Amino acid sequence: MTQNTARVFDEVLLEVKDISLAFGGVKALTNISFDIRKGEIRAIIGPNGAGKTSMLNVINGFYHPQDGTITYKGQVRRKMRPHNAAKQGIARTFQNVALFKGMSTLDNIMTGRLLKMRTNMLLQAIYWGPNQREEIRHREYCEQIIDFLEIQAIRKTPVGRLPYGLQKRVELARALAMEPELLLLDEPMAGMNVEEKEDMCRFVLDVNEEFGTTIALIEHDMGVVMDISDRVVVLDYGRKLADGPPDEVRRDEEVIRAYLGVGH
Ligand SMILES: Nc1ncnc2c1ncn2[C@@H]1O[C@H](COP(=O)(O)OP(=O)(O)OP(=O)(O)O)[C@@H](O)[C@H]1O
Repeated sequence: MTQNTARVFDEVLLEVKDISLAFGGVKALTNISFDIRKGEIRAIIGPNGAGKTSMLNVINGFYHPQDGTITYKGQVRRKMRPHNAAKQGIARTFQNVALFKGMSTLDNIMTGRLLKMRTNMLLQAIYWGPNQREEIRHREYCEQIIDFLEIQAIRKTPVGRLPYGLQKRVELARALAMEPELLLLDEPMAGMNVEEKEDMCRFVLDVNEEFGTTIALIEHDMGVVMDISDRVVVLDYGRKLADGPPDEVRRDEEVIRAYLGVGH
C-alpha cells in the first residue's frame, strides 16, 4: 500500500509563495514557499505549533496572510472565502471531525454535494421533475462514494453514534462528494488504531489513484507519511525547514534534530 516507486509530477496545481501570517505578536508562518503538483500526495509535517493547520487554513481561504501569494491553477488568488475555494475545487477535512452529528452518514455526505446542486433545496421540495432527477443524480454519486469507502453498513446511522475512525471516513466521504481537484486532509489518521490507520492509508491512496485527486495532508505518524507521500514539506516554528521526497527529508539533519529525533 505504499508509494514504492518515485512518481514524477510536472504540473504545479497550487503555489504558495513567501506567505507570512501572524496573530498579534505570534508568527504562525514566516516566508513560506512551496508548491503542490497535480496528482501528487504532498505531506506537511512538523512539531506541534509549527504552523501546519494555519497553512491549510491559508490555502483554503480561512485565514488571510499578511504577506505572500497563493497561485491556484495559474491564477494568483486575491482574498478568498472558504466557499469560493470549495467552488474552485479545494475541499478539506478537519483535525477534529466536523460533521452534523445528528444526521445520517448519507445526509452528511449529501451536504458535500450542495455546491454542485443547480437548484436549491426549497425549490427541489416544491417542484418535481427535473429537480427531482437532479437530486437522484446527486444521491447516486454519494452512493458511489459510500461503496468506494466501504461504509454501506452505516449509511443510515447518525454519525454521532459512530466510532471515531468511521466518523473520519465519513468526513473524507463528504469532502469527496465535492469532487475536489485538491483535497486537504488535516490529520486524517489522528486518534485511530493501527487497523483503522491502515484502512485510511489505503483509501487515501485509492482516492489519489482512482479519482486522480491531488492530496495535501498533515500527519504526525511518520510511518504513514513516509509510506504514502510523494513529497514532504517540513515546518518548524512557522518556518520551512526542509522540502523533498520522503527519503531525503528523513535523512535531513535539521529535520531529525527538530522533529523526528527530539521533540520541543
Ligand atoms: N486563530 C489563532 N489565533 C491565535 N493564534 C493562533 C491561531 N491559530 C494558530 N495560532 C498560533 O499559530 C501557531 C501555529 O499553530 P498551528 O495550529 O497552525 O500549528 P500546527 O502545526 O497545526 O500544530 P498542531 O500539530 O498542534 O495542530 C501556534 O503558535 C498557534 O498558537
